[in-house]
Amino acid sequence: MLRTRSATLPSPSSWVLARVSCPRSSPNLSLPPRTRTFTTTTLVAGKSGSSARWLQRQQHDPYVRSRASGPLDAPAAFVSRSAFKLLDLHKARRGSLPLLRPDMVVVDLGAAPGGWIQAADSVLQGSGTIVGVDLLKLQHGVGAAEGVQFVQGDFLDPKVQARLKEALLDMSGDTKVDLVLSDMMANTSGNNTRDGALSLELCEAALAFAVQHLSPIRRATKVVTPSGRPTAAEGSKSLPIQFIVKHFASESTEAFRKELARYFRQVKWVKPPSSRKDSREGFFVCAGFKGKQSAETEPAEQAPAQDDLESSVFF
Ligand SMILES: C[S@@+](CC[C@H](N)C(=O)[O-])C[C@H]1O[C@@H](n2cnc3c(N)ncnc32)[C@H](O)[C@@H]1O
Repeated sequence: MLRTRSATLPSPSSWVLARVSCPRSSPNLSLPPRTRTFTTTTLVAGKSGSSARWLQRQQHDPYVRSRASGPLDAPAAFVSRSAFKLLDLHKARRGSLPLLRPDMVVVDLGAAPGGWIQAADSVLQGSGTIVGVDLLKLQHGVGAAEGVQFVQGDFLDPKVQARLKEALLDMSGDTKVDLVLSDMMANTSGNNTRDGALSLELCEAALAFAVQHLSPIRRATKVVTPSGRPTAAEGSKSLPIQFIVKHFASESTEAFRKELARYFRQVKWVKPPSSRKDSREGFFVCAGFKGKQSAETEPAEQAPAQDDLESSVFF
């Protein structure tokens, strides 16, 4: 079924309110009640070692508290803390071509329990198409929004990728995608070499999918606000971000960055403020897809870059 929707993207300062007031975007998310937000020290006192440290970290994490009990700078009721990472990446594009734009077709790899789907949907407001994939199920209610479909299975399995293509055809009448997001990660073991290798395998699979399904960008886009008015940086041009992939930093990080730079005009390694400082995760944010490359193409040279999203807009 081909769906056509359109909606005006709320301005960056108003989308949070718009999300809260939109009944379609307020599914029963089965969030834990407030009493389960670990607000007493007695919970920690009964635990030892890593459990106590985990509880203490949860207790002091503003994103966890916001998710379960009220707004930090985004609505409560996201099913995962990860939702804030996508929102950080989206907000970092303020005044530039937004990451999430009306009528986009978005693929969300490693979608469960569904925080990124909710975050993307809260911006797109029902305009656009989001297809998620994960080994695990989405949390109850997340996949029920209009324009959202979910495929459960191992993304590394070609049959699952075939189902993903069918879902795209069903939703948008095409297998072309505007934005590929990957937050996929296997359970970390604490062994950085092993975890890095697992992460890289998922990153490579996500990149291969992106190369097959993204359209090359021939030129930068003039930046206008969602209402059509020129931005403060009138006349400035911006390449659309087309691929974001979570990567667990390891000795392969630089080689993977070079590989990405063969396919994208701009590649940045970004650690959003909501990503835990002690985590080795970061996101490669890639803009301006160049198209498929022949096997002989030399890896592109590009200076490594990391953006502090708290202080800057990237690209
Ligand atoms: C950090 S979680 C994603 C959180 C999600 N973005 C959210 O906002 O709720 C990583 C996810 O990657 C998924 N994953 C890991 N390997 C996968 C694979 N081979 N195929 C599909 N999903 C995978 C895991 O099941 C897990 O749900």
